[in-house]
Amino acid sequence: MKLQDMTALARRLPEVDIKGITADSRAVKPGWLFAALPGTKVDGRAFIPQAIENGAVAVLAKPGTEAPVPVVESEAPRLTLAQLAMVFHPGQPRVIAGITGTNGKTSVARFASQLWSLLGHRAGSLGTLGAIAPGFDYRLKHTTPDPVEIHQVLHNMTTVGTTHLAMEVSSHGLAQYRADGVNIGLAAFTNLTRDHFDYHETFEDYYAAKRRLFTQLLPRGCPVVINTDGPFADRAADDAEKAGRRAVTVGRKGELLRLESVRATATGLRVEITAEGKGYDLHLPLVGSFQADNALVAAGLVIESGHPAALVLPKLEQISAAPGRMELAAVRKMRGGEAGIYVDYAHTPAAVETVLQAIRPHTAGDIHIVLGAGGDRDAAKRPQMGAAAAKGAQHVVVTDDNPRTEDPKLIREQVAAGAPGALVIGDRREAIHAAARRLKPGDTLVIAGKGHERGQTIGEVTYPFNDIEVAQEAARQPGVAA
Ligand SMILES: CC(=O)N[C@H]1[C@@H](OP(=O)(O)OP(=O)(O)OC[C@H]2O[C@@H](n3ccc(=O)[nH]c3=O)[C@H](O)[C@@H]2O)O[C@H](CO)[C@@H](O)[C@@H]1O[C@H](C)C(=O)N[C@@H](C)C(=O)N[C@H](CCC(=O)O)C(=O)O
Ligand SMILES: Nc1ncnc2c1ncn2[C@@H]1O[C@H](COP(=O)(O)OP(=O)(O)OP(=O)(O)O)[C@@H](O)[C@H]1O
Ligand SMILES: N[C@H](CCC[C@H](N)C(=O)O)C(=O)O
Ligand SMILES: [Mg+2]
Repeated sequence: MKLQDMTALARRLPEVDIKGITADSRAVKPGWLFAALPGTKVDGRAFIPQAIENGAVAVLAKPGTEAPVPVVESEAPRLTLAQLAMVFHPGQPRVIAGITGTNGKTSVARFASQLWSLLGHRAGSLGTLGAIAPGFDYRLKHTTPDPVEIHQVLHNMTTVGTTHLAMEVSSHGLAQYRADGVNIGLAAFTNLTRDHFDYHETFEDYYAAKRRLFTQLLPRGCPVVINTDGPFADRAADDAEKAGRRAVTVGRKGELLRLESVRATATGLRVEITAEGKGYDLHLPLVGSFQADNALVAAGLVIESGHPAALVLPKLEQISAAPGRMELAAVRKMRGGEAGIYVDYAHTPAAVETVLQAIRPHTAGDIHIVLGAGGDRDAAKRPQMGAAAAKGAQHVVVTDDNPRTEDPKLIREQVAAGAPGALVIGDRREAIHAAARRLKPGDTLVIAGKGHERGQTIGEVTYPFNDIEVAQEAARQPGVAA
């Protein structure tokens, strides 16, 4: 494709044919454009010589950058990269919902995709679990990948016929303009609580990144579905309206969908919802009352995409949880009864608190939790996660959860500082076994933090690790209560 046809910024440059785009000099192939982005660790302009050596025929960079090939100059190179990627890989599903918030994005994306499918669409989701649609299953390293990967994936998804897509948009993704070329016609905001303070300096910065989804990326007049029960809901609604977008509320104070009640049952949640003056009494096959909030956000998106509530809401009885979100991994049987072991992706203080509250009505005895916190990530959330664990559970085991390049012992100490008296066992398998051994009939164990993840990253190496498998193995071992 001619560079001149891709962006007006190339108008005065010599004609060049572009065969591919990347922001990584190591991935450049002959005929490609290299986007030299100012990064958090290094300045991408340092890699222009390597990119040229690999065959780059054009560079995108800040004004004033020198290179032996045509330079597309942009004051906002990340934004320009998103626009170039959009033009270069033009296919996009017809209906795209962007979902942001600290917790619940993956769950909402999976629910919306399932609802659309149940209504007869070829629907998919894109986010932490990868890009998933009928005939399409592609792993991603990031929740919201870099724009070149996003647009390649969107294009490929349309070639297999995907028409509806629910896409997670992380705060990193928003701050780095990764999704600015995506044709988002619907948005959702789940909640805002502490996470990623290693990257965003203040709560205000973190919120400002999230807000971009429904004050900038979403076109004017389009709806943003807001969960009224999450922190920052009122502010998000105000900001959306001020920016000319339509705030549509769901939840206990919701106008589109009002959640009248939620009650835990043995196999899920019984919910009463009012929509357009009509009452619905439904049984959702989901564990954890927070899933009712997520289900309502998803239903709100699907209704706003043009389906009547009367058709959408009954379909909620057929959805299933995303893998690793309150997943019943194993049941430990012992004399006198049994104890459920759940795997959940809670990795923020609010998520730990929410999950432990949610499991209470399903637990006759004590609640146990195994948790850690990720290395090279927000350190200040660690004692808060420990405190949330100590508040909601009677037995806490602190262990490792992807220490990455940090000292695992220090991370464990920081988590344990919030949970005095917790058992601290570095090795995650041993920690899970120890917790399972302590279970008594009627107790519940929550293994938090990894959810669907299939590895433990120590240093730069990721070792295979699966909480679900280890939970099943631990459930079979002999224990004190057996
Ligand atoms: C802090 C952060 O988000 N960093 C992301 C960002 O890196 P950066 O631009 O700051 O990169 P940098 O290392 O300073 O390098 C600058 C530039 O030089 C380029 N470079 C670098 C080396 C080289 O040899 N050649 C070269 O061209 C890089 O490609 C980059 O364009 O852009 C890179 C390319 O897209 C990402 O891989 C990288 O993700 C890092 C590894 C990461 O861990 N990000 C996580 C925290 C993240 O994005 N998470 C979110 C949220 C998840 C959640 O909600 O929980 C996600 O959406 O996944
Ligand atoms: N609505 C909610 N309110 C509070 N906590 C929630 C909510 N939904 C999910 N959680 C908790 O957060 C965890 C992660 O959920 P989910 O994967 O849906 O969120 P996410 O926003 O996609 O997370 P990430 O940003 O890491 O991709 C769940 O396992 C659960 O512990
Ligand atoms: N995608 C998020 C969640 C990671 C979950 C937890 N297992 C960890 O490693 O901290 C992150 O990178 O911060
Ligand atoms: Mg996610």
